[in-house]
Amino acid sequence: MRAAIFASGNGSNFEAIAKSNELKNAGLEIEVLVCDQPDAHVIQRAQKYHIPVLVVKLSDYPNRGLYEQAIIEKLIPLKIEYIFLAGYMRVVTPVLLGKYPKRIINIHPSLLPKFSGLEAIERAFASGDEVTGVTIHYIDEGVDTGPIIKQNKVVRLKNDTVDSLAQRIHQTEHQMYRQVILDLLNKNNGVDKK
Ligand SMILES: Nc1nc2c(c(=O)[nH]1)N[C@@H](CN(C=O)c1ccc(C(=O)N[C@@H](CCC(=O)O)C(=O)O)cc1)CN2
Ligand SMILES: NCC(=O)N[C@@H]1O[C@H](COP(=O)([O-])[O-])[C@@H](O)[C@H]1O
Repeated sequence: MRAAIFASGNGSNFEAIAKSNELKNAGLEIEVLVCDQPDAHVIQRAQKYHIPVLVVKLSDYPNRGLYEQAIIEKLIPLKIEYIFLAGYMRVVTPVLLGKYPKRIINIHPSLLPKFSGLEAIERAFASGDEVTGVTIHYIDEGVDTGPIIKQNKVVRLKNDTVDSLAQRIHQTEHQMYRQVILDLLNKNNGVDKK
């Protein structure tokens, strides 16, 4: 399976996927990292794994449609089958969605529909909820409204700080994303999950 990963920041989810021999052996081929932030740490992570990097800045284009069209033109020759968003901080428009229908997957650090949007961990912590979690979903034209693929709960501990909770959420994310992608690969390879 030929995939592109889109990220804007730290890149721990990107690395969790890129470093997995299990996913590589199951047929995952990460063709490119697409990043909208030239100084994002995720770019250094991609270089460590010798994954090509495509930096496309939204500010270099008059609108989002032309920005996404520029990305599409680079993705077409790579024959990308799936796009995994991993901390990609741009709302995807119908231009990219239309090119890759039901093929763009996102990870979000809350139990959607609760705490959709930005700063989800901080907002969940501030709410006092005893349980939060992680959602992996297909994206649609809305933000964090697409069909849910998988959700896992993360319990807030009595002595948790927002940082200690975030750390457990990220650990949960890394394991979940690898499992969701492995399930996709196995489905593609005709491997029965049972
Ligand atoms: N069409 C969709 N695009 C994206 C989705 C989605 O579900 N549908 N998920 C997001 C990820 N995301 C939350 O999970 C998210 C990312 C970015 C934003 C946002 O408001 N971005 C602003 C810029 C913010 C900034 O620069 O700091 C923007 O795009 O103008 C909200 C939610 C990925 N895309
Ligand atoms: N709304 C989207 C959103 O909040 N995405 C979140 O950004 C973080 C990126 O971390 P990473 O760069 O270390 O993978 C992750 O927690 C991801 O769920």
